Amino acid sequence: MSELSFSPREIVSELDRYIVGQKDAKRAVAVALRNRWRRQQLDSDLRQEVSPKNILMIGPTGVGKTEISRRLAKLAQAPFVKVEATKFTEVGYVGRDVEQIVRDLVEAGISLLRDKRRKEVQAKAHLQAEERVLDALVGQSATPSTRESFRNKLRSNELDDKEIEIEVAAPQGNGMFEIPGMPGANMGMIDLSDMLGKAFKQPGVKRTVKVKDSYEILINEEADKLLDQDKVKADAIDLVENHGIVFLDEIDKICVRDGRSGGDVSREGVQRDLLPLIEGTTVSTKYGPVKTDHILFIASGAFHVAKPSDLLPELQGRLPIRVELRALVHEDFVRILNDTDASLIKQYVALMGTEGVTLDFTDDAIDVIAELAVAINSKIENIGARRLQTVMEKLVEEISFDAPDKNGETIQIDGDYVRKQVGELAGDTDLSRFIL
Ligand SMILES: Nc1ncnc2c1ncn2[C@@H]1O[C@H](COP(=O)(O)OP(=O)(O)OP(=O)(O)O)[C@@H](O)[C@H]1O
Repeated sequence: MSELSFSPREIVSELDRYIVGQKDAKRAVAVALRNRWRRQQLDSDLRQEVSPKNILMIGPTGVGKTEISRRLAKLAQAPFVKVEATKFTEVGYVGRDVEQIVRDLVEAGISLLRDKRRKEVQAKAHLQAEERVLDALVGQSATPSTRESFRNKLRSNELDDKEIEIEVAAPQGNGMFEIPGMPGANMGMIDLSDMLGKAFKQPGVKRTVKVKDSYEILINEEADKLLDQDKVKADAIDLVENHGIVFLDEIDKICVRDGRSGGDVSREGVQRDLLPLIEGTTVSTKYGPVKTDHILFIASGAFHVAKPSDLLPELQGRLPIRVELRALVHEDFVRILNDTDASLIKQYVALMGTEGVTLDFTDDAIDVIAELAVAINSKIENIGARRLQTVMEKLVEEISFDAPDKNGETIQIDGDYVRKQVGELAGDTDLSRFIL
């Protein structure tokens, strides 16, 4: 389906724009993605034989495991879901729940495709939406000349703030049946709302909105009318089967260690339930059956206590590619702040820019932010690059509050300012536990 054919080198350099370091992990996912493209080039018999080489990412929290996978999926325009493996060890867990992962992936695929197809029909949908706005403004019986004069006013944005009443489709409820006593087993069940929707036209809901806000709603509706929904569903399943990516976090937490029992029983149960998904099975979804054979699984965990060898042997075999991600150090933090696209610094500068405030971070400031993040990580808990978010938020707290009164001003943030705003707090272990 996807014509994307980036070489591994191109994939890595694309990931480099957002993620600092972690070369091995980037290379591994780049090869995995390229292998999918290679597989697509094979003739169909051989293509069915090639199974994905799933990846096990080993590394502490907050060092880029999820980010690499998510960016990869985005680059490949592939449906993506992230699931915590521990979720399935919770009370009330019923074996089949793991299949929900695939159903969620299909939903991701549907919305991805729908967005893409909507864009393709955007121009036409826009024209149809305009007609509906005009209907709401002048009614269907108005003379052509009145209609045209309103059309001109509309196009020159003169009517943006005028309120109109539009009729939009009623929100679709989740009309899925559940089998009593089998929560979560709503897989292949009949979607009632879907059936009713087809049999009877559901009445719309009237909403009063401003002209300028009506467009987005109406364009989406008109675009959906132009789409072939059945084709979207079929294509989404194809997309999921051949390009879907599942990120399974905290896989180390469902390991069973020697000499322990109790909770470990359910952990091993989860591994056994996950196995067929990874080995390849067919899951029923409300859009139709989905084969999981070629879905790429990226499992991840810190493996501080358990080791990959504590996983079920079958599972180990299904995660043949092992990559280690290293803990981040001071220089990494500096680069994350300075060099990445859409870095936190760039985000804050842009956000304050909307208030007419120019934020100017000195190199010294960045250095001190990184230094404090490292210090707090080692003193309290190492949460990796996530620490930058809490530190930055605290740092700009005051500026952020006062920004609307400071239109036109330039505020320089230097090392001293960072020390003043965050440094003292960081020195107080008890306080920083709550705030940073
Ligand atoms: N190497 C890195 N370069 C740039 N940003 C990073 C890096 N590592 C982490 N981050 C940022 O830190 C945040 C957390 O990272 P991420 O979600 O990838 O953690 P993780 O390694 O998957 O941890 P966990 O296993 O706890 O989910 C994200 O906002 C991410 O952008």
